[in-house]
Amino acid sequence: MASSSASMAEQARAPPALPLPAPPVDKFMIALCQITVTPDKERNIAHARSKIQEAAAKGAKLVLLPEIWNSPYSNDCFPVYAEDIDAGGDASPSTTMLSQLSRNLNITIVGGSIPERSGDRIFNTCCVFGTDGNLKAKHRKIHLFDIDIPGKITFMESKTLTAGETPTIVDTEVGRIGIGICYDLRFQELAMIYAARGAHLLCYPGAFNMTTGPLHWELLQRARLGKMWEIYFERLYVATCSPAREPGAGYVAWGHSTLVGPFGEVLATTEHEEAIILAEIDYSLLELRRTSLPLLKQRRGDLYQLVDVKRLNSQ
Ligand SMILES: NC(=O)CCC(=O)C(=O)O
Repeated sequence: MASSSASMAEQARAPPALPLPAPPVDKFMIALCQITVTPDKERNIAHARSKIQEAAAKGAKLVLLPEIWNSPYSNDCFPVYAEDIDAGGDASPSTTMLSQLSRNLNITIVGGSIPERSGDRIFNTCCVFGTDGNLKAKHRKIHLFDIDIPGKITFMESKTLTAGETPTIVDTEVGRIGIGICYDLRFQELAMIYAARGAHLLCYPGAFNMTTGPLHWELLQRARLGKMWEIYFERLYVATCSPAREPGAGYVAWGHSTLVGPFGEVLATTEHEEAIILAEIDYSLLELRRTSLPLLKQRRGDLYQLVDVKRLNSQ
């Protein structure tokens, strides 16, 4: 009895590692397409198409696009540029292009985000396409960007957008990917849920601004790992992709798309101009990093725990 309660206490402190899904590939190239966005939607779609083709020609197997890449980032534009993704075809020229390209180029695309019309609501939505061109997942931004920093920036996405309700984790040809959109990056629990569900990589299309970008963009991306070390240790890559900066635009994006490795290290980044960042993701490092800091043994799960509401509800 005593020994079984001791082992339960021990287990609470340091539960056995959750089984990690084996990644389907060891290594591959990711491309972060930091592209310019203009008021001309057709041009934006053609431009994204050519940048994805360029990235694939350079060897990328996964292409990540920025937040709101087919439209200017503004509440006036979201309803005008919004597409009916579920209807597809002509009702969603942006995602039709992504679907065709992923199939033709045999790549996975995490398609940044576009304004999505669904009935009378509009969402900020990221679509993930597999190498067969099928839509594998759709993430609707969960945490809307409503902030007011006096004298600096005020933005209220909730004026036009509706928040998504579901975390999105998807198995792709290049691993298990958790998706967040921009402001979602600030909410640690979302990333922890993805880690708990065995993600190999987190992708955040984002468009931080000139006030919070320099302060928080890289910090948050690297912290997504740092905080996770407390429970699920360092076994993730984190990729962000921003639009390129357009100084005259109503909303000026920070840029600085970045890939962070499983030790919290910046593996590849850029400034604010248009760029395709190509970098290698090597999943064999996940296990290596996991054993070099034995946090699992050291954590105090008897004092704190993460509750996965969705998993609990499904039990
Ligand atoms: N589009 C966004 O969600 C912007 C988020 C942002 O700039 C932030 O500081 O957070």
